[in-house]
Amino acid sequence: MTLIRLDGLKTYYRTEEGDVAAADGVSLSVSPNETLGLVGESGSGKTTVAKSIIRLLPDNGEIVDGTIEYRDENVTEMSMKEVRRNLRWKEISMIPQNAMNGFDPVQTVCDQIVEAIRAHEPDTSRAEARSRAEDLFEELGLDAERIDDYPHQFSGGMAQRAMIALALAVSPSVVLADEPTTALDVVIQDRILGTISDLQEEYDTAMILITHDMSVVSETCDRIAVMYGGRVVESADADTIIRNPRHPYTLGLRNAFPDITADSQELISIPGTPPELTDPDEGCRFAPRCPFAEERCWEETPEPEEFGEGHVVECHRADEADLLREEASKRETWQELREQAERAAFDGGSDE
Ligand SMILES: Nc1ncnc2c1ncn2[C@@H]1O[C@H](COP(=O)(O)OP(=O)(O)OP(=O)(O)O)[C@@H](O)[C@H]1O
Repeated sequence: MTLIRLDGLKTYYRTEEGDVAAADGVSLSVSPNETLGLVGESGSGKTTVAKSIIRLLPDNGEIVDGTIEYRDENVTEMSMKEVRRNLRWKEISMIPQNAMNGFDPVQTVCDQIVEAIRAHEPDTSRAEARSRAEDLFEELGLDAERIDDYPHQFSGGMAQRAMIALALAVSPSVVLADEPTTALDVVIQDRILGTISDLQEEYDTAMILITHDMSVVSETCDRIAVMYGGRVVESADADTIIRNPRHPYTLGLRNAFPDITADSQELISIPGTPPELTDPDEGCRFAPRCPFAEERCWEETPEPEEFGEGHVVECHRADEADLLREEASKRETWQELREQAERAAFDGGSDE
């Protein structure tokens, strides 16, 4: 069974400069208990996908096409009342990027967690709800005595953990976790991710874990979807994405985290900048930064193609993966692009 299914989701932001195609035909699915990692550089559309799922888009954001199904119900067609009553928190909760914004500043953290629990489980007493919140605090390494504090009394890292407690306390079927550990140091990060995984198992929760960090997803996720320029350019089980990726962008991302795989040892970042999402060009969006781009890559947008079960890739050269993998692990492959990008930046600068 599929819990969440996105099919051709397009979410645009209206701006004075035109529409920003932040999600531009995103298809993906999440099964019960599964953890799907959504990775990609800043601005690739990850948060937009998550916010679309629970209809938390800002005023200028709009789902313009495609469908989002939750347990076979079309979320895009639900009224906001239905979303609030039947979906948000109860079924799907979100740990936002800036945890402090997720809390109401004038209520204690405890009251907010207790209210959230009781809103969805009216039979649970305040005392029971409080005790569940305290247990979660402890599991997440927070001092349970601080539970009666107001959000502003927490540091950023504590607020993030308290938000994780809130998101899990309501026992949702799915948690959307947007960079849940970025405000935390590496040791705590590992511990929190471990705790989230344990709690996920305990509460039977599926998760979409959003991050730009390949090493986080490689440790935590069952499947990975790689986003670039508003599209999922490659998706597969985590092992395939780490060991046998086919898209040059995934290969480049992997180089940026050399510790996740034995065959790329040095850190090589992808030169250039993400694409303009207002009025995107024809062709593959990664072509300007791709060391393997050919003429057709600039002209034709690649269609999703399946390689083995559940491994979907949008790249004209995906069938040459062995060659690409070998070339992509060499620094010189990316070097020329870097020089081009630097020249372009220099020329751009001298015009001003
Ligand atoms: N309210 C908005 N109005 C206009 N453009 C927006 C708005 N919110 C996001 N965008 C743009 O949409 C694109 C996708 O943003 P999004 O936050 O979904 O990406 P992301 O991959 O989650 O990045 P990050 O990791 O930085 O959050 C970016 O180009 C961003 O500038």
